[in-house]
Amino acid sequence: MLEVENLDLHYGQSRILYEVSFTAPQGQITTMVGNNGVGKTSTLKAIAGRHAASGGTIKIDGKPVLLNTAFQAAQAGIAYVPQGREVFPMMTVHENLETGFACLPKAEHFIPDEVFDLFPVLRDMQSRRGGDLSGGQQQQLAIARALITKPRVLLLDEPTEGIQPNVIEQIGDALRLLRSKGEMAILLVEQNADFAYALGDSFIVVEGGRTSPRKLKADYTKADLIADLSL
Ligand SMILES: Nc1ncnc2c1ncn2[C@@H]1O[C@H](COP(=O)(O)OP(=O)(O)OP(=O)(O)O)[C@@H](O)[C@H]1O
Repeated sequence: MLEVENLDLHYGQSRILYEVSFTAPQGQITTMVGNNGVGKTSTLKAIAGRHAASGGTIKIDGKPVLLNTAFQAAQAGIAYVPQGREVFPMMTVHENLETGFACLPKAEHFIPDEVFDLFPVLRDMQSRRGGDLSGGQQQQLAIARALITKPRVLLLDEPTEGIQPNVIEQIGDALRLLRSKGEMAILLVEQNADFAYALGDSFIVVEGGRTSPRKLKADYTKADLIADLSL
């Protein structure tokens, strides 16, 4: 379970987040929606230790965690799949996956078969350079690399952006499978209304750097989501 309480964030003098608060339960997909520029990526960056928050508390499984660096976040069990994927283009698929070992004890420095079962296309491409993969394959690699760290919390920033429909389906299937295992809280930022609604168990709406209370799917229609995407 991820709990975010009163998270504030600034870029220089500009305040971007205003006491952002929400929970993302384990074994569920929590979808964060909102218009461009409202602070979704900034929220993920703060949780992932990519940009220091100026206030607030983040708890994982009830324990407050310090998230001043990406390494601290990874050690705390948070994995981040950034917008744009950030695959290392000159490194092979295998080497990209190995970068996830940094926060694991030596005995766990291996790539579990489960990762290739989830994204079979990567199994045959291990010696290809990351930069030679298609956008969809890079997205699968970015998610696989995040999973190597054995996270308790998986953060995904617009994983369907610029991806062809058949790969979007594969990514959706992979996220459903991860949800069904019940081992992690999944927080998905998504602008693709079909994907966002199909995958979400509950929804957090962001508007002007502020969050709404979590809405359960039973109380939130796809039309509501489409309206909230343009807030
Ligand atoms: N590094 C930065 N320095 C200054 N301002 C920034 C920086 N990154 C983002 N911003 C600003 O912070 C605000 C929130 O941006 P953020 O990327 O978090 O929004 P978002 O909801 O994820 O939007 P998008 O869907 O376009 O990614 C925007 O006004 C943006 O211009």
